[in-house]
Amino acid sequence: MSNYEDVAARLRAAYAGPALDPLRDVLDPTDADGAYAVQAINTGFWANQGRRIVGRKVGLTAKAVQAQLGVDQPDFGVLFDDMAIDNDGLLSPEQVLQPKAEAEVAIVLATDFDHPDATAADVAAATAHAIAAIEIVDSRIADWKISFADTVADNGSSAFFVLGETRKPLDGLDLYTCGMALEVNGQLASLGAGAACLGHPLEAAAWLARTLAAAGDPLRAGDIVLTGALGPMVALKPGDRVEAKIGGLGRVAFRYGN
Ligand SMILES: C=C/C=C(\O)C(=O)O
Repeated sequence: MSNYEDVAARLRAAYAGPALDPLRDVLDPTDADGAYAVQAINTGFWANQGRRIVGRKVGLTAKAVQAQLGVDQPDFGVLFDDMAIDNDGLLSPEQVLQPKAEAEVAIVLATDFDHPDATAADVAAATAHAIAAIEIVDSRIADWKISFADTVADNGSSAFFVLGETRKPLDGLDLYTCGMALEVNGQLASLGAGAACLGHPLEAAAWLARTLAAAGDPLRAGDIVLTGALGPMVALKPGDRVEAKIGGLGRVAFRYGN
């Protein structure tokens, strides 16, 4: 077994706990290529097990989140069908280790999108609709003590996601100035705006599209793209009710434990 395969297996096992020490024995904290190689091993492993890829997440797009984690560039992870939670649905504490919630703009692609020079306008032209979303991130690294390589290898620290009911075409939406309020148990817990996400959520999606096209694994029609947090992540505790409201896109919510 190679070092990358070994660390990929350690990460898979850590979903059931306990969380791991940082992966520095195999991955230098800035080793993006090695970290994406580990992520790809696990993507292939899970796809072979029958998990269906339904899109990608972009992460580390907001300065507030980069500061929370001590990193300075975006990354991506894979979304599988079994990571979706119904709007107003339930996430059980047994399903996660140390979850945090973040509010995001999701887009769904209308067409395949193999575009190594993609701009935000190109992404807009290929988008069917936008949706308010919450991503529940989790780390298989203890106490979230992650480097860039740790989170990339760990599928972008992804865990689950919730999509709202309202699907809005981009026409008439201003995803730059749209505000975001994330409430936990009715109290404001995170505040942000579209512009906080790499300057514009569609810029984050364009970064992802370029990156995937360059890697020969482009986005496809029907793919969901979580474009990245609009404000700081919020740590969750059992019993929390989480609701996000995004200007123009409406609400999305879930509860963490009964
Ligand atoms: C560690 C994960 C960060 C994100 O998902 C984000 O910034 O959107």
